[in-house]
Amino acid sequence: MSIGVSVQNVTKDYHMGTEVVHALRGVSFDVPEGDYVAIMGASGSGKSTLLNLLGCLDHPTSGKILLDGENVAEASDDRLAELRASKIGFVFQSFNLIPQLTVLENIEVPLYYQRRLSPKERARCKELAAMVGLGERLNHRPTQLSGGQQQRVAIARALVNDPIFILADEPTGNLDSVTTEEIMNLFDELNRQGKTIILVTHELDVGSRAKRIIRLRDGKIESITDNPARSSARTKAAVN
Ligand SMILES: Nc1ncnc2c1ncn2[C@@H]1O[C@H](COP(=O)(O)OP(=O)(O)OP(=O)(O)O)[C@@H](O)[C@H]1O
Repeated sequence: MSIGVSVQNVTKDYHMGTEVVHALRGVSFDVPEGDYVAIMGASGSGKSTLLNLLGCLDHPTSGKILLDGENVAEASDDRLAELRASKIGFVFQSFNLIPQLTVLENIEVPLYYQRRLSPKERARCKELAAMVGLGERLNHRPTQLSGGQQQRVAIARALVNDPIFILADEPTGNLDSVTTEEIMNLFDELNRQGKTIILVTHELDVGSRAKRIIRLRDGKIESITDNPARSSARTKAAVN
């Protein structure tokens, strides 16, 4: 199994006048292809900082972050933008859909920006909409959808470029418990299909759907634990 993402001794300092905040203090872990990892920890532990680095939104102060073998710590800002567009599928708490566009158009947005919108790609976007359960809602606009449906559009949009991983930031933070369950079931299904998922969350219920939980504390890894429930599900799937 190849290593999709490798975080190696990463630090991140923020400078506030004369003060330095050590937000990450030497964090290392690998996310092999097909893994499903939840990053958890108390407020201020460094989750958002790590998410920004994994999402190529910022450079680490030191250490390496390898995406498909490429060290993003050394990448230019332009290259980071390319990596964000081509290798990472973002899913946010607030969905971040464009209100004027339809479901199908929102899913197509990443292709539009990359000037790759062909009839074949458009057909694929329709398939993705169907896969997330919105095949009958292609012409609806975000305001005509429930929160869960909006998050489904965002997930389909995140898949459009066949990213090496999905990076989800509190993806159920704006959803009720029933809809949270539906969205987490969709993540489970995507992971079963082989998609690598990295999820940042405060909510233990949500984090415990992952195969592994990485806990941060004061900018360091406190623990990396396998989720026994998910590991046994994996074993069962392998046996069947
Ligand atoms: N842009 C910034 N400038 C200065 N300090 C920052 C900046 N961003 C984060 N920090 C500090 O870095 C530390 C880690 O913050 P971070 O936002 O990564 O934590 P978090 O675990 O995501 O917290 P939360 O769950 O509240 O979002 C905190 O002490 C925070 O105050």
